[in-house]
Amino acid sequence: MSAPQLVVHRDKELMARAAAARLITKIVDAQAARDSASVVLTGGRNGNGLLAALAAAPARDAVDWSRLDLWWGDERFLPEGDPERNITQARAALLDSVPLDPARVHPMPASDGRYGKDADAAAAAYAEELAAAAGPEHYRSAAADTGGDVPAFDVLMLGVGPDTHVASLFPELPAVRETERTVVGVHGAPKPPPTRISLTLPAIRAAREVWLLAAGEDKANAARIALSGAGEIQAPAAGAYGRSRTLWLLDAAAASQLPRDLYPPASA
Ligand SMILES: O=C(O)[C@H](O)[C@@H](O)[C@H](O)[C@H](O)COP(=O)(O)O
Repeated sequence: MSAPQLVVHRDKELMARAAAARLITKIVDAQAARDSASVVLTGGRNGNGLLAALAAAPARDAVDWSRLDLWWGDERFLPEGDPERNITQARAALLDSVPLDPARVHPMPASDGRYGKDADAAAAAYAEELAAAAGPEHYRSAAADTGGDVPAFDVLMLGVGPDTHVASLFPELPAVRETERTVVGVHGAPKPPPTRISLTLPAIRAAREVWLLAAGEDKANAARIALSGAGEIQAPAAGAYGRSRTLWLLDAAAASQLPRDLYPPASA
């Protein structure tokens, strides 16, 4: 498990712009090294703020958008096109502005799709899609069968909730306790809507790098709890780490309750 690195930026806007620049460079390097890149997106204000900053970034088109695989860490289980769906918001923030290969964009199923209202069946289908995309060099989850395989994501991004949830893994609920399956249906989520689909911690931990995005005063307590040794069941963000890197990207407000020796001075 890679010890978390922290980078603290002056404010939410600068954090989004700096994280977007960081993501561009990561994708460009991955595409140079392995001909393609694989990124997992997150919903929420910080996640969408990063995508909007990326859309406006001067270096945006250094990325070969046709060789980028996009997955989701979680999705609100709503009808296709619902404004509350993470992919709907991601499309508005960035995806509709760049020349992605549609075959390489992997939305989680909607609640009016082929699985109907069955979030668990939709989650299982996404797990199969992940397994099918995983090559031999990719990660094998704890599960012995191929159903537990996921691609070796270059970067998996996660917004952090005020209660320390990441993706749709909420404290103490069943999904955060999952150790075998890579994708699960979530029911009774405290953050609306109540029904969701989410990667599990084993799938999150398959990523080469996990980036946690936390900006705003309302995330200060969550950051303190998650970075102070809390358990992953009580604080799911504490269980979100990458195989080679775990990076917390915060603004000064979200870092305001952290011990000062935990991170370098805020960026300019
Ligand atoms: O479906 C969602 O809502 C997100 O995937 C969720 O995990 C989000 O990232 C956090 O709740 C932080 O959201 P904010 O950045 O809006 O605080």
